[in-house]
Amino acid sequence: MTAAIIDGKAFAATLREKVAALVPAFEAAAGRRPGLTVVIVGEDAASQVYVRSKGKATEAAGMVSTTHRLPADTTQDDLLALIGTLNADPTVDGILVQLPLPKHIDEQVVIATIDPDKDVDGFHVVNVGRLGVGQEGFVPCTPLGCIMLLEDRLGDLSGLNAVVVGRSNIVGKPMAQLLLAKSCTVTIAHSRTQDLPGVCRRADILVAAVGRPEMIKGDWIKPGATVIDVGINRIDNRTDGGEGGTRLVGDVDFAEAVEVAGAITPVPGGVGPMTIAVLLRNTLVSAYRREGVALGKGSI
Ligand SMILES: Nc1nc(=O)c2c([nH]1)NC[C@@H]1CN(c3ccc(C(=O)N[C@@H](CCC(=O)O)C(=O)O)cc3)C=[N+]21
Ligand SMILES: [Mg+2]
Repeated sequence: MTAAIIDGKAFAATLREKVAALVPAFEAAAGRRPGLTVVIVGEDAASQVYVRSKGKATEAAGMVSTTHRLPADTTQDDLLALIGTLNADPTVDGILVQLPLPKHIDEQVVIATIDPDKDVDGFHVVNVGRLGVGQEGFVPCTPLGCIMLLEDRLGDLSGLNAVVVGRSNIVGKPMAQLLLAKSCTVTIAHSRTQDLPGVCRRADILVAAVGRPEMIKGDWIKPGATVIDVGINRIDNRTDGGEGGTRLVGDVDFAEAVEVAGAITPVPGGVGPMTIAVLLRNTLVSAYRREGVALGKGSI
């Protein structure tokens, strides 16, 4: 038996349609459309691609997309001043500062300056704390998208052994918090973990978020496990005897894993598209909350 392929791209398209369907009621109540503002500093090519696709998806959902492109030598003070302006702008429901930022800018200071109630990335310490104690706030888009895929596939997650490989603030740590909130038994593994293959083999749910191409091998996976591959690594095709150019691979050796797992997300077309769809979802939720418009529970 080979694993079922979890179609994150299709799931994300459905989520984006659900978000779009909830925009007109907001507009009728608030007299404006939800607004997402993205700030990008510098010219990083991959970042430019993500920012463009975020902008297109935002407009396709019927929301207002604004992008501020700042030069790489922008001072931290100028960036903080822009965030202050966006915090004060009532038409801005979501602020996303594209990471990574140039080295002369302190990311934590920048994130701390964003109004937590506009922090649709869920990176502000206030939202990190809210997630930790189970209060309503914003949850980082990638982990929330992973949970949506897992619940769609498995239903109730309670009691399952979940192993998260990677401890970043953006994916690993919030992913572990969300799985814990779903009553999984959660292990966070990382580069210092002893017997990493053995730890992974205990997982009913294995989430790979380490940023190392194809690190997780087929014999690290419990037969039938659900594997969520968060990695997006662009590798040189020639290392695989290919024609040249580059291709995207995850943190999981897909060809091996697909022979063992019960279900697995592909790269591309798995978790990546969910990140953008959840960003739109968070922006919509922000708009509804900020204007005090009721959003039916469980509607998104
Ligand atoms: N403040 C901030 N928030 C972010 O959410 C954020 C960020 N900074 N910096 C960069 C990363 C990266 N990121 C992705 C979003 C979508 C795909 C995506 O849609 N990927 C497609 C393929 C994309 C391709 O072909 O290159 C897929 O996996 O199928 C990937 C990566 C959001 N990020
Ligand atoms: Mg990511």
